[in-house]
Amino acid sequence: MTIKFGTDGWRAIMAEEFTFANLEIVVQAIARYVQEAGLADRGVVIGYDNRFFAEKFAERSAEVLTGNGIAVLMSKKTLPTPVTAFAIQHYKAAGAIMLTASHNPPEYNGIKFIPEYAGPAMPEITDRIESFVNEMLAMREQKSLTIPRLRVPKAQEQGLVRSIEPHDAYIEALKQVVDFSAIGASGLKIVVDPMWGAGIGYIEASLKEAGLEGKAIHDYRDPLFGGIMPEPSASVLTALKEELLATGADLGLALDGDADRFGIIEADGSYINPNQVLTLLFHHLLTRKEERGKVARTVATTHMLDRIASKAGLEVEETPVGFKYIGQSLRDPACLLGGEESGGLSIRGHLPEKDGILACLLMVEVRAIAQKPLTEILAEISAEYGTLVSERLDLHTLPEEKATILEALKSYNPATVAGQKVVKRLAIDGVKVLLEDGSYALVRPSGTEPLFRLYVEANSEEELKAIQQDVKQALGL
Ligand SMILES: O=P(O)(O)OC[C@H]1O[C@H](O)[C@H](O)[C@@H](O)[C@@H]1O
Repeated sequence: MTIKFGTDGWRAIMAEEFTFANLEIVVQAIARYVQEAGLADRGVVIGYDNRFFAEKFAERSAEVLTGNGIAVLMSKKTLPTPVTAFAIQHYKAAGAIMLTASHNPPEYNGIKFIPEYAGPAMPEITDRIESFVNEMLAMREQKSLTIPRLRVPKAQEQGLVRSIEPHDAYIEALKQVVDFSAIGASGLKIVVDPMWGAGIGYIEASLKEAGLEGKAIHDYRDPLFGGIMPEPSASVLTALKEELLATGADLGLALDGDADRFGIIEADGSYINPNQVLTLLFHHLLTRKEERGKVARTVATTHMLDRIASKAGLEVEETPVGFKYIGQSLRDPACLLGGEESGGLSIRGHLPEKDGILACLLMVEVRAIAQKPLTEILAEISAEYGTLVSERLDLHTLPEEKATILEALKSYNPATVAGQKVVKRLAIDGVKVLLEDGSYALVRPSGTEPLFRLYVEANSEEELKAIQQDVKQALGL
């Protein structure tokens, strides 16, 4: 077997590959990494989401870390990924282990390592951890592997287990970057859908602190996620939409299973996609809060951010897909906002980790200060900067077709696409072609799923469809 840290940690099916034995190997590799980095005396935070057996996997992780003499900082409750990252900063820890399979189906679990800078691990770190993992997998084959473990009561006796409760400090930190008084003064009616996940209670507590009552649905632990995937996308958030329409609330806020991503629904039931959320937020930060700074986006994210930045004389940083790259940009204080099309964002002054709770509260702030629906603000932005429509297609291919498509992609360099001249070709992640009229197409293999993603942004729906058609045909997708 192999254990690979994909775009965002190692995820696998429980009982099949995500077993205690394999988890011990990954945690032992993380312990070695932390020791090698010379940070072991700072201790490691352990966070876990609401999945089945989460506490037991967390306990086993603690046994391995403390078996290596590394102190653990653990909460008695589940923690969202951004709160686990926050705890690293707050308690000055060496990093964190987050046990989560994010929005994957219920049978999955996963683990990611968040280093001391409180954002996603960069590839050089995960590569190092993976190399330790591989060494140990080989040793296990040869029956020469022993992993030290200390039972929790023993570790407690030795002072290696520290109980933490970062909830209140995290909400305080949110107050530094979100305008709680504007939210409180708005009187908005909000419905929250934490999707049975680790984010339960956080948005509700923040709204309450601001002086608003939010109504929540799916706000109890269900390791089966009500029979759906804890993915805050338009097609999944039907209950939230129904609740909004039935109660006449102003805004619906949703989180994924570990609360690092968001989903936003307007009063009329329209889904505000992450590209639109980023557009709204960047525009708001510049015009309403008079902030200035760079914006970081992935290759797959809307160029509306470029249009807004260009008018304001601001720089755009374009990165490969993966919040690790956005987080890296956000570690520079010159960066005001970082985000990606798949639903991750953070801002200056907050964590360099994607935070769905922050994103949701910022959308309430935008809605509160503008005093109009998000769809109206978007229409105004379109009137000023022009219209851009974007869509991502997830294209399944047969395993035997993958290599051929990758080859075709490597040499994909058309002069025109759907009648528009190609003005630039970019290959930092897959291949992206930029067209004369400001449209673009990007094709890349996903790092988390066995499929190709085709991202198109165009000036109209018709153009979008024409570009999709052209690219699919050219690459045999
Ligand atoms: O498009 P993929 O490679 O499958 O990645 C999709 C997403 O996966 C994870 O959620 C990462 O945290 C994101 O940063 C990334 O955008």
